[in-house]
Amino acid sequence: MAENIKDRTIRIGTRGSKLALWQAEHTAEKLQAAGFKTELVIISTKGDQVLDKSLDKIGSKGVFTEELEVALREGQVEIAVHSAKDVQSSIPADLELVAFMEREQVNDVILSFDPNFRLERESNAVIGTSSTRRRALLKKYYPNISTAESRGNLQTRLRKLEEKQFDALMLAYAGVVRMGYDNLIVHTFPEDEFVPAAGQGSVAIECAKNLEPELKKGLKQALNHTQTHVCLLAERAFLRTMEGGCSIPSFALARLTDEGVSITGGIVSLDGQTLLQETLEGPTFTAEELGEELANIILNQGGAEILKSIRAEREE
Ligand SMILES: NCc1[nH]cc(CCC(=O)O)c1CC(=O)O
Repeated sequence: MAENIKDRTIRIGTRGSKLALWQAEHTAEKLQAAGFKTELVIISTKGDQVLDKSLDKIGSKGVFTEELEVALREGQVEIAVHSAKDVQSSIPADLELVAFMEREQVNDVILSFDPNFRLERESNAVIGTSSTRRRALLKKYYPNISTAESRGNLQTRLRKLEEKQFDALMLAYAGVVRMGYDNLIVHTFPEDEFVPAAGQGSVAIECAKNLEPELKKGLKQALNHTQTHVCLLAERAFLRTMEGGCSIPSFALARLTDEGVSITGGIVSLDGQTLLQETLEGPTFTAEELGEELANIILNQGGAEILKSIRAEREE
């Protein structure tokens, strides 16, 4: 039976950006090492097509995933490869996340073509970012910094940096190192101050729920990283309970500890004035409960108010 499964070619649905292709090829290599045949199927998403609007204006739900999910459903591909950070916190009932691949370093970083660029607390540099979380955290910790929109794939953003549309660019280390731009890193933010977005640095593998159980098992064995999986369960439960989505300045990072798993998470108001952040720890089998509990604590501390005012602002 297992033999038959490996005769199947796994069609891997992916976006066409360079980072997405890196992740898809990385997935293909792992599958090949486990004995599967693979094929990449490139699918363009709304997030790739609409580049003149910031993400929170396109609508946060599945901008980078929807078209891939259609392909899964219609049986054009066996799996879809996503940046875990881009996957909505609740996925459709007929689909499932079958694996989370081993996480890269989770930090946010600053890139500049000037190796002497220094990020100081009183800096008044202009930083390119299109993330509400990064913008709000910069306001909190670096009040004199201003930010500029930098939508588009990494290559587009680097071109904007080269054209001096801003002084430096803020990105996730994971994408930067995967693209080989780590030589441009001039600052690495500590992860306890700039807590990353839920899922940052991990690759999530999605499939149809009705895929053959044997095949699913094979995919999981080849691709899932157990420690990352536990952390992502906690972070995604946090995100789901916050009803956040990628356009909300919430953040969550789980880590394995001697005791089990710890999760740090919270939310920051858009003006950076209010930062709510807490840490919970418990046994690994409670990962999801910890994420939910943490979100409820943050919501009760004032997080619900922050969400409400962000939504009201968006509606204007
Ligand atoms: N939608 C943007 C996105 N999705 C995943 C990554 C980076 C790689 C990762 O976090 O896994 C990025 C770019 C960034 O935040 O710098």
